[in-house]
Amino acid sequence: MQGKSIGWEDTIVALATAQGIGAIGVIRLSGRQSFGIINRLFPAKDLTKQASHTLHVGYLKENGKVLDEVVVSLFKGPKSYTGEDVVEISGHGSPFVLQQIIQACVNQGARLAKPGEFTQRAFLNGKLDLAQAEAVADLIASNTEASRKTALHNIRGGFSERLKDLRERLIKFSALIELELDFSQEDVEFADRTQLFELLAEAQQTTQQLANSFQLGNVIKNGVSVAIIGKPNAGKSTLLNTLLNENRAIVSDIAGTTRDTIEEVLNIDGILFRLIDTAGIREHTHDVIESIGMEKALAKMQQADVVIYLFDVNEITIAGLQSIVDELNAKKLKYILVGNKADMAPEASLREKFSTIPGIIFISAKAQQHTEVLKEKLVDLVLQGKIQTDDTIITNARHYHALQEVLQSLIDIRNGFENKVPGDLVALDIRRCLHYLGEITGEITTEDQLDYIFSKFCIGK
Ligand SMILES: Nc1nc2c(c(=O)[nH]1)N(C=O)[C@@H](CNc1ccc(C(=O)N[C@@H](CCC(=O)O)C(=O)O)cc1)CN2
Ligand SMILES: Nc1nc2c(ncn2[C@@H]2O[C@H](COP(=O)(O)OP(=O)(O)OP(=O)(O)O)[C@@H](O)[C@H]2O)c(=O)[nH]1
Ligand SMILES: [K+]
Ligand SMILES: [Mg+2]
Repeated sequence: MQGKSIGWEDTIVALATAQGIGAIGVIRLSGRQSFGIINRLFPAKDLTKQASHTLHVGYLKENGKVLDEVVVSLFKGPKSYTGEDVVEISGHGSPFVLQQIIQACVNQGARLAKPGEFTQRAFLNGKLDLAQAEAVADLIASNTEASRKTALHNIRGGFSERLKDLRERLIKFSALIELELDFSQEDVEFADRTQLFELLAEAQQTTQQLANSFQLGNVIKNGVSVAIIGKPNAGKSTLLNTLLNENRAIVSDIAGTTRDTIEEVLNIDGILFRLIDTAGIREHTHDVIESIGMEKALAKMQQADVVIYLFDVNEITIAGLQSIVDELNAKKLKYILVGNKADMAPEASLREKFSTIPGIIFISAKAQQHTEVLKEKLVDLVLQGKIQTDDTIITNARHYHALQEVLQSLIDIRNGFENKVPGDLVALDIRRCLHYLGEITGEITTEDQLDYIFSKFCIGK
């Protein structure tokens, strides 16, 4: 079907393990000629006559020269990762040796695989659907427990299952509606309207739920940016260091110590927070560099997912803090108010002083007091109780946009029925809905789309 641009007939080869030195490196071949190619390089026995899912140890030889001693694994199609004949060669992990083996395979007729091409073939051979294939890329890129779990859930088909179910039920209805169109003169109704409305409502709820999970999915996949903002000497850099448990930023009692922004990643409960320490913000400065730093700090504040507004409890006035709260609200920022240097004042007097402003977390960044409370608050703010272990979570912008289209077409279908719009117009909306559902799992794709999706993978996958 997509024969030409994909090179369907070609046998492809790539290093499957990481570039660089390791104990063992695995090279993978997939395609019709895989067994023939390995057999010509492996004189010890005839590999074309061996059973699938067997391992063979021996020397790899090209033109009489030994390249390496290797283990060869055989996967006879369709029972392989790609669905084609697959051969894996485990060699010694020297980049030089592995490169020579790849070259020998190329000399025997293989060509270098494009990024994602193994997984693309698995998709085209029906081993995975598109959403599952994309989850493979997510799994490879995952760097936290949460992102690993979400990707794995989707590789197993968690997301696809829910869409498949939805799509099948809509297809049934669509068939009945199309049938009614054929009998349009007779004014009959094959599709039970009550059932149809039920289905639409359910579909809308499922779709909305999946689309809503994208916000969380994005957090899981890309992390959350947190800007630490406040006046000079509030203790922002001290807080950064305490949260990281590392002396990352310079701390001093000189106001205006931090000039440029400093970003570091912190994993709290499986979610990546990108903490950004910024230059202190004050009304007047004659220092050019400091004022550039302040501008940068304000920009970071605007872009951040969450702002920690840090203040020195002993310095700030209630009126001053109130005007900052007003400003944060006006800017519609998600923020946490954190009162620092609480080690310098009795807790009761702090509660008393700040009683008119709710939700302040009092900490001592320097003495490392109550910083756990701040961490918990960060996680709460992001998840808002949303994470449920076995929920399907959308992490992919392509899926999100397709779901939005599905949702809109469901609304259009429903409005269509309610307003007695002619059947052929409603049928168009149903087809549009099915189209976008199919786009997610890959029942409906264009070649360009596929090339684009798989080009985001790493080579060898
Ligand atoms: N050596 C190796 N390890 C690997 C992979 C691989 O391709 N090779 N994988 C690559 O991502 C992952 C595992 N995923 C895989 C998924 C399916 C099949 C496979 O051969 N499936 C066949 C046969 C199943 C069977 O015999 O039970 C099939 O589905 O028909 C292999 C690996 C991670 N580890
Ligand atoms: N007592 C006390 N002192 C603190 C605390 N946190 C920070 N400090 C002190 O406050 C001073 C300023 O700390 P920094 O972390 O440099 O403050 P900053 O907000 O990064 O300052 P700039 O980068 O200049 O804007 C240093 O002398 C810190 O030791 C705290 O919790 N308690
Ligand atoms: K300072
Ligand atoms: Mg600082």
